[in-house]
Amino acid sequence: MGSRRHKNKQAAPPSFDEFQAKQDRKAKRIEERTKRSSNDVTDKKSSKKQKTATDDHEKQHDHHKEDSENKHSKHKHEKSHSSKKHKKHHNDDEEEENHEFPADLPEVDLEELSKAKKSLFDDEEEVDEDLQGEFDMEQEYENDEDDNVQVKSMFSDDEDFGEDELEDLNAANMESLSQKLDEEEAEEAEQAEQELVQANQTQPRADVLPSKEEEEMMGSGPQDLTSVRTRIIEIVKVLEDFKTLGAEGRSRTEYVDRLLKDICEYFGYTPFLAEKLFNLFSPSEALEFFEANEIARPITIRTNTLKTRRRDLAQSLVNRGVNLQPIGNWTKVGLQIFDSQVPIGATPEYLAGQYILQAASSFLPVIALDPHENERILDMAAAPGGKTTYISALMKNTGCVFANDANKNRTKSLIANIHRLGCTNTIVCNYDAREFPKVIGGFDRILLDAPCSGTGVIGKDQSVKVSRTEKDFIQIPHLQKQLLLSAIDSVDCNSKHGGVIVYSTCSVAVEEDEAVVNYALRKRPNVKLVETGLVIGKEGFTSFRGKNFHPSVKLTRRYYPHTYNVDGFFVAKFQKTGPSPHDDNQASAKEKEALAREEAMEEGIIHEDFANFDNKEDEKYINKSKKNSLLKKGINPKSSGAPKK
Ligand SMILES: C[S@@+](CC[C@H](N)C(=O)[O-])C[C@H]1O[C@@H](n2cnc3c(N)ncnc32)[C@H](O)[C@@H]1O
Repeated sequence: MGSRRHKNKQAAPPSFDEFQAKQDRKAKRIEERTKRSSNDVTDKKSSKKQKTATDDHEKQHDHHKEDSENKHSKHKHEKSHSSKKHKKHHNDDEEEENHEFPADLPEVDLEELSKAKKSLFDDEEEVDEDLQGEFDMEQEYENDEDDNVQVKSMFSDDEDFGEDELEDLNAANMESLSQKLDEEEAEEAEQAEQELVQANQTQPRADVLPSKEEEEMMGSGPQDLTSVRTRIIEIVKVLEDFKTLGAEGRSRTEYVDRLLKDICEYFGYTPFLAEKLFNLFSPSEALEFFEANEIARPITIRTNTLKTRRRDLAQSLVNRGVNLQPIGNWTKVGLQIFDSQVPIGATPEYLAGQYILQAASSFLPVIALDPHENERILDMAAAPGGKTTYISALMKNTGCVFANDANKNRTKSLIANIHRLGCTNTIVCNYDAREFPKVIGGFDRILLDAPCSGTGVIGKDQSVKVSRTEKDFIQIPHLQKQLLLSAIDSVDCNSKHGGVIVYSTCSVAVEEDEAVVNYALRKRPNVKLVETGLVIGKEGFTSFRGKNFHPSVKLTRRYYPHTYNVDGFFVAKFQKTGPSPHDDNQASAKEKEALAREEAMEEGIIHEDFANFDNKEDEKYINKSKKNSLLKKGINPKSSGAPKK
């Protein structure tokens, strides 16, 4: 399983900006190539016609084929050679000692990029590096001002106004080297392209697909992964221009079937999941998606604005030897970590709750939710609390966030994060969220970050490749639909600014995304989809494999690892426009609470000062606890050194 990944432990991936810029440049190149190749087609067609099966021609074919194969393997050899060079270089770096890098790389040379990135940072932080060699702890603090200058150049004083400068600076850093890399890559691509064009002209296309005998032999044992990969690329090429490149007598289905088998062999998916994911994209984009799943996404952290500012946090982490940069201009709280001399999950800043390790994609549904101060918000499936704590921070610890999760065990990590990050406006509860309208309703906003199949996070959980079955894509969407209806029925349509429901998953499967949203639109005509407000993301599908969805489903947003270098993700935002016929109680939550309080008082369950703290009564417990804590630290509570009460 995961045969490719097994061989392909990657070094640090590129930054989001690098990734995006590269995607744009690539799209441009493809466009240019398409233009060129459409001119070539006419030539090719006529040359194809000329290919009568004379002996002379066949000899010529063989000769050309050999020639091109030699070139191809030479090209590969060169590539592998350069990869080896990288590897050696990396071995110098202790942290990446064990990182293998295969010769048969995907087209994005991530190692090279990340190395370039690193050296760029090294250049940029020349002052820092010089200082580092001489620094002892004291100097580190004495020289705080110098460091401040350097970090300030990355993180402007006023983050609201400093984003552009910040981006410029990073762009300036990146530009020259990434341009060089791009040129090299473009040259390589050009060379490969020429070889393929030559091969197209001289090679009968049927060669791409194995013969019957070859198929039989392939079934009898493990295959050479390099030739499987070559065939994947060639088949994708044929499928992208089947009319011109498809061999006579071979159907498109034959190519697709072979390609899917090769994808399973090379990347380690079950045939079922490979096909499901393949169907989401064009063949070439599907290949990019599968490739991107072989690579872990960048490590990212979210600044906890309840405790610090991103600029200050970055300063502290840089001082500890963390190499970082802001994620992108769509977030003011995210930082991408390139490498670190300290464990990122155990720094004093981490323990003090100044940040949380959080995938960049996880910021998106909270940004879409757009929490306001003093609102009542429900996070229906909240553990371990990455999004709850972000919501709480955006509300500046005002109002109330109900953080619910059906899994009691998982609420432990939820509570731990809430405590560490200092979220004091949060109530943790443990219900099956389908019960929610009955428990309490009338929320201003609800986030449903639904349990899902995880097809968007294969990069970090490779087991998804083989563990997901057809049954999962029936059962999970069923639960998601029930949860979404429950979310809709628990929101107050009369909320002043809210009445909002955000639905998100870390799956790219249409059954869990657009189909669930479409179901909710059908079942609850009192909601409509609205813009998510997210500046990145691809439009949701309005039709898929013969199924049509409501046109507004286009307002939902999809994220893929190969397009944004974030986990695969889906976000939909609803506005509730009227009460649900299914609302358990259409009164607002406050009215509901008042009603409940009245009833409870009538029944004598609670009295006026219920839940008030009795300070006198509590004092002895507080003192006892202080005493115990001093004893645990080995301090005699009665000694003069003990802190005064
Ligand atoms: C994708 S995770 C949530 C991640 C979380 N929002 C965060 O950002 O840290 C989905 C969660 O849904 C919970 N869950 C599953 N079924 C549920 C249900 N019926 N009601 C409430 N929570 C449920 C799971 O225990 C899991 O913690």
